[in-house]
Amino acid sequence: MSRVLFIDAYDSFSNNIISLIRDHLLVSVEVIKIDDLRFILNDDAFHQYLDHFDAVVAGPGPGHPSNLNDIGLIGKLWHLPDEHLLPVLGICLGFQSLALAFGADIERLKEPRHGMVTPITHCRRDIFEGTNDIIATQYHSLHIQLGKTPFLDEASAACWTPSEKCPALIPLAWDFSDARNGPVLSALRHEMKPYWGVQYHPESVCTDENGRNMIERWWQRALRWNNSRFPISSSPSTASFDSAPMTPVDAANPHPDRKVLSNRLSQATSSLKSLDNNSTMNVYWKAFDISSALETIDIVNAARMSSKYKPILLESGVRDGKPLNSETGRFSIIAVHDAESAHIRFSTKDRHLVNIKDDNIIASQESTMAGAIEYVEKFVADHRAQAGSENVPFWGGLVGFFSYEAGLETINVAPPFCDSARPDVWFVFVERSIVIDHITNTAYVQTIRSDDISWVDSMGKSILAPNSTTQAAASHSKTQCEIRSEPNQDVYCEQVCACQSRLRRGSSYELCLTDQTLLQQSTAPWDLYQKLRRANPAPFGAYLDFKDQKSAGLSIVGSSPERFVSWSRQGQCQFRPIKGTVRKGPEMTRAKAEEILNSDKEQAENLMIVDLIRHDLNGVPGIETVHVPKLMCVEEYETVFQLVSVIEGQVSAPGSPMAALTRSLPPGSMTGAPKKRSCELLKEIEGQRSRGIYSGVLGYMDVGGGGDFSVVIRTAFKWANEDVWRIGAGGAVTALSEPEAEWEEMLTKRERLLDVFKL
Ligand SMILES: C=C(O[C@@H]1C=C(C(=O)O)C=C[C@H]1O)C(=O)O
Ligand SMILES: NC(=O)CC[C@H](N)C(=O)O
Repeated sequence: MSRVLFIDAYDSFSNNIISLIRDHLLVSVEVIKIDDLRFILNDDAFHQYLDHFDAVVAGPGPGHPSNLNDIGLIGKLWHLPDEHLLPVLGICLGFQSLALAFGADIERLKEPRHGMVTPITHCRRDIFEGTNDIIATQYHSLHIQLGKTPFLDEASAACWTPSEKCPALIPLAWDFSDARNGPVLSALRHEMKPYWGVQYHPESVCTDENGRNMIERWWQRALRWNNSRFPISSSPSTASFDSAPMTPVDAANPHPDRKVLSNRLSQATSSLKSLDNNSTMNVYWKAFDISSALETIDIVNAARMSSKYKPILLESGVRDGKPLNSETGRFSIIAVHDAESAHIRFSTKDRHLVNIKDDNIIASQESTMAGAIEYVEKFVADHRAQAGSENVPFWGGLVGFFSYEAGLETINVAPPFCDSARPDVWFVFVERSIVIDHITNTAYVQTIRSDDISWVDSMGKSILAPNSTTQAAASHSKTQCEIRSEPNQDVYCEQVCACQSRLRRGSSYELCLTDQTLLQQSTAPWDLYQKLRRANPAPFGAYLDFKDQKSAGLSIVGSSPERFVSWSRQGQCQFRPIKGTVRKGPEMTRAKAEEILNSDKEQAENLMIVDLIRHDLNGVPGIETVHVPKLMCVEEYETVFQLVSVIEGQVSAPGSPMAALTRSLPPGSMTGAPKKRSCELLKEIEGQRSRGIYSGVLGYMDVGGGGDFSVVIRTAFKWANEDVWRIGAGGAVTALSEPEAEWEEMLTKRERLLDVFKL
């Protein structure tokens, strides 16, 4: 099989290009980073390494092609000694690097084109032979100047000939669609050497087939060049190479006859004896018809009365008896934990990983974030259960969160300084639960503990008993709320401008800027949650009150509209990023919101994150075709209209769908693209403050093999030893953003939560 080398410049679209190459060319692709230590200071080793490939693709990325740190090994491709020469395709940054090497100037565009989808006019020859016009996505703020007249147009023959300044570069395509920027060179080739490049992104979900097919035409030309060079077909791919190959870039009863059903009791064989066993547990459950009048909150109150530990609630908001969003919010989970429940915690600051159960330390070790993830993954693999109701997505399992900083560590961005060692990963192992199906109005009471039938029976009774619903609802009395600190308009607007200057420079394509409001409020967290769920019902409502003997407690009350990722027990993964927000108001009809959300600005914001998430999912081992069943649909929430996309893929054994979560942190909709560089820039622009749980992900990993996590937004959290609630809010900044409008958007996003705290 032929071999293609992909050189990754730390972009968030690289895996999409790699799968495009694999799918279209049926070749094997190896990946190295631009700063690969084996080669960056050793040209001979790099040349010898290249000899093992048929061609190279030099990828896109943040930064400037004249900056060696930004392009690394890509810059060495254009001066290869003849005997090591091989075909190269440069994409975006790779293309700009090629043009720069042969005399072109690199200039800033008047208006950056991040996530813009435009028509490309090409010469119908070479890598565009037999191809119709192209519609393609652009992700650049720099462009190439060949030294031609600015008055070029489609009709001018001069478009297709080299300039005096760059005689070796033959233009192959232009973008004439943008009056402000003028003609933008979109593809070229070298007149003698086997070098081609395109400015646009062939792998984007919005680039059409003609734009993608270019890759096949390029490959035919690359092979032809190789064949003329090695006529006896001593294809380089037959040579053996002993370096380790690189992987892609971090590459029962459906309608129970109410009240009476339970699964066969085979708990005698269940063996949850130690936390380190890997035997399969059995779920013991009963289903209860709750259609009459029971509200989720009444059931939680019943569960609260039966235990001194406050159950966790992952609630799907309901309006007029129907889930707010039946695609993401059909079930509510009441996770009942107690002193016997294991807590797994890790802090990126003190690097300490613990597993505490029943006041006993099961594990206590120094760890990295990678080690913590491995521990959690192994814990989940070792705690599998069977015989739960197939209708229920959660039978028991780990419930908790990964903070934003936990995510930063997974992409090698050092977390900002923080003076206390807060848990960045915190999961509690939930063995008893009640899951409510809001469509069939059924409550499933379940346990994975052995010999625990009596709990199921008594919980079943108490949720059905009329008196169980009488616990006082949240009081409406006014409480003291004092704002300790909050974002400042001038500072925020300056930060938006700082983001935009990085975007114009080419360092990022989109940056999700955020800030936090700190306030004191003495009302009990559960009362606050009850107010919040009424004021802002959401598909990912969350109430968590975590405490264990060895650490500060934590309260979270949340109303997130956004699923980060879910995976089914069969390995079907789904991401649902939200990007694009319009505030509701008397004037704002759905039709008007749709018009705004259909604008270039909003669509570009969303598109960038869709492509970023496709990249994240394409990097999961065992992933099969990644597809986008919904692109930019408008969804309506209590206070806002939002633009939502859905990205799906199936993970097959031996891959694990949980990797779709752990390899995609922090959530792309909270970072911007490319992720790593954007996080570095945001850390600096946001003043080296940690975001904490806000911007992280929260949810569960089920003992049956599934999982569901939301993005932690529209959420407040409080560390018990700190006594201040933190509410984060922000929004994506692009080159088209208006600072004042970004400020308003941030205020809109925190508004409902703040109102609840001020009540
Ligand atoms: C940053 C927040 O929201 C994120 C940003 C959005 C946007 O820019 O439109 C939409 C949803 C979230 O992914 C927030 O709510 O604080
Ligand atoms: N997508 C890219 O490769 C971008 C290249 C370069 N950083 C620019 O903005 O123009």
